[in-house]
Amino acid sequence: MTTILNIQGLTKAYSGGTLALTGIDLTVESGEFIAVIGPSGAGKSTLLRSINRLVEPTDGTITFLGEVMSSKNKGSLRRLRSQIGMIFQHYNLVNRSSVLENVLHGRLGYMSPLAGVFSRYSEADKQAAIDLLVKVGLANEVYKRADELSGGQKQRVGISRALMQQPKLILADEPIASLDPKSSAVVMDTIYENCRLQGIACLVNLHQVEVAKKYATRIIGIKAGTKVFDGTADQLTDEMIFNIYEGKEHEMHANQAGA
Ligand SMILES: Nc1ncnc2c1ncn2[C@@H]1O[C@H](COP(=O)(O)OP(=O)(O)OP(=O)(O)O)[C@@H](O)[C@H]1O
Repeated sequence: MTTILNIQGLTKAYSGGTLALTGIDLTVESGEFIAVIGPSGAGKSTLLRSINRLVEPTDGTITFLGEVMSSKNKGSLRRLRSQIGMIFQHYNLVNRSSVLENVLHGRLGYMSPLAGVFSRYSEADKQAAIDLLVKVGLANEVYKRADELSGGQKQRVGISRALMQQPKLILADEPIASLDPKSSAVVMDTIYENCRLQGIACLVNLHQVEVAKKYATRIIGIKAGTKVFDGTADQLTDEMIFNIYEGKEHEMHANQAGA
């Protein structure tokens, strides 16, 4: 196994004074599918967003593919970020653009800014985007506007866009939180299968403990900004789950993704 990501002492204090993360250490190896669980406000989104510096950490070191992710070196940050795919709860698609165009946006990090502005994608990229859309079951949606799609379809566009980056790591921030159970299962299967087949490491934030147990090779439990559990689904006992969700037990009920 190869180490993809190494996080040491990650701490984030927001400007208002909220201490969202304290001293998180985490190593991610190639091929791992890691679910991050914890109650609302525990710091799951902050953790994922600190990795690619959508959120600027207050302290700590993040090493991706052996290089330190530093916002001080814009060139290397852009290069490293291009290999990290991000999947969002609310999809973050350009609604007025076609499905195909949205998937092609995954190539922007590899193009010159000018080529990107004029949407000068190569024929190979266009074909790769169509192939991905066919693979995720959206062959009939390629030329539709993104806002014509259902939530589950939009998320499969989001997944395709992330895969277009040919990433080494995918960060999925509550990818099924806005979806019905059937769409959630399709979306989780799609993320899981693509990561497995292509050896992409994945960190996925999930509210549903049973979904985490179903898919994850490893589960991280976050409580009030600290890592309180790091182990397999079998090691995640009911006692540990209650400890992680203490006082917010109503948030952990599974009702999605075939769990
Ligand atoms: N931009 C921000 N400015 C100030 N405080 C923030 C900001 N973003 C998050 N926080 C605070 O940081 C803490 C962690 O939030 P975060 O969104 O990372 O948690 P979470 O576990 O992802 O929650 P949820 O499951 O509800 O998305 C919370 O107390 C939150 O209110």
